[in-house]
Amino acid sequence: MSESLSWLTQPCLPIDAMAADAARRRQDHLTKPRGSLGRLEELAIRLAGLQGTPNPTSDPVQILLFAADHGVAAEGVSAFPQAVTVQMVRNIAAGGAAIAVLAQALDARLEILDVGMATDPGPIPGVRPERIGPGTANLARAPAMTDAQLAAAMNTGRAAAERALDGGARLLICGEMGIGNTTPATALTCALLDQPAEVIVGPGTGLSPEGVAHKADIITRALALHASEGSTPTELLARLGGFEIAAMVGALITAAQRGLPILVDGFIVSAAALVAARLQPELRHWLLFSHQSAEPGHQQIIAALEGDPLLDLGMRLGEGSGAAVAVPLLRLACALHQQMATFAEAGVSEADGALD
Ligand SMILES: O=C(O)c1ccc[n+]([C@@H]2O[C@H](COP(=O)([O-])O)[C@@H](O)[C@H]2O)c1
Ligand SMILES: Cc1cc2nc[nH]c2cc1C
Repeated sequence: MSESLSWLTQPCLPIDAMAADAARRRQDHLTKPRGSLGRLEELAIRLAGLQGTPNPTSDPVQILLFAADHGVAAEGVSAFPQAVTVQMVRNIAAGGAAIAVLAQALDARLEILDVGMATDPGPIPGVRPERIGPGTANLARAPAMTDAQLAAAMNTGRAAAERALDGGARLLICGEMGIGNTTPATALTCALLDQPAEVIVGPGTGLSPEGVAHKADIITRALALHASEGSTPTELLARLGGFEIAAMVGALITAAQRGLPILVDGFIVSAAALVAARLQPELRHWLLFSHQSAEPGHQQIIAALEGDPLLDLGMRLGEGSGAAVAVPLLRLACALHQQMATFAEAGVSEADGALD
């Protein structure tokens, strides 16, 4: 029998407007012209509303890294071979990958989950085996996963977010590793935003223009194959998604239901966030967009979710790396909010006409 997804309909936690208002008032009394810290002020105020406290914090940061493979890789949609997924998971666990270095430098917690790489690598120290299957089916020819696999993947993501919450995390970063996963992410984005493949598709790990055109053809074929088979977010996720994408949808929804703010990474995580926001429209308030990925379709997802990324560094790595790079901004926003003196405390004169 399929695992239950009854939790999917539980509402997201409402934003605490009182805490946000208190944080805004504090910002307005700190020793600076009002608004002069720009988006750092907004970040502290948003985090206050999400965390339900006038004194927000970004720490501890929990990174959940979901790894999986994709049957559609057989269509030649990536610049890299499928074997790179497991090779990179070993590299992440050993500390040599970008996200491992960033997590270490940030003193952030990093949990790595194998939710279905193509072959079972056996035990890897530091990697949780939570395998849904040996990669998804080829979504250009069949549904990527069964309903039972979808439920298992989403529940795996939910359980990971619950572990993060139980461990006291105050900020969640989802990351992913999966050769070929810009193809399911693009297909889902096309289906949900009603856009043709050519508008969303991009080079992923580094396809040539011819490779991108071929990838667009594969995605167009997949969209046509599945078009008549249901268009609810979960139906689309099962047909066009991936195990790591479904797990991230489960983790993101759980975080928003339980009051854990989310720092969103790049294109694939944002595609998962788009699915999650279709299931729970209020979830969008829980999303802080860390960066604008170089993958072109990321812009459309961010626009659809009314996001405003903090950084634009030309990154397109995945792994949660773009979100990790933005953590210091959140830390500094919280430090300023908490530690700056008010005008009264410092004996500094306020602007003429300052109100309260
Ligand atoms: O996060 C992004 O914006 C991003 C953009 C392009 C590629 N990636 C990463 O590259 C892999 C997918 O690219 P591809 O070309 O194999 O579909 C996967 O492991 C992602 O983490 C990630
Ligand atoms: C080397 C490499 C590292 C990655 N990290 C996330 N996706 C990746 C894809 C490749 C190819």
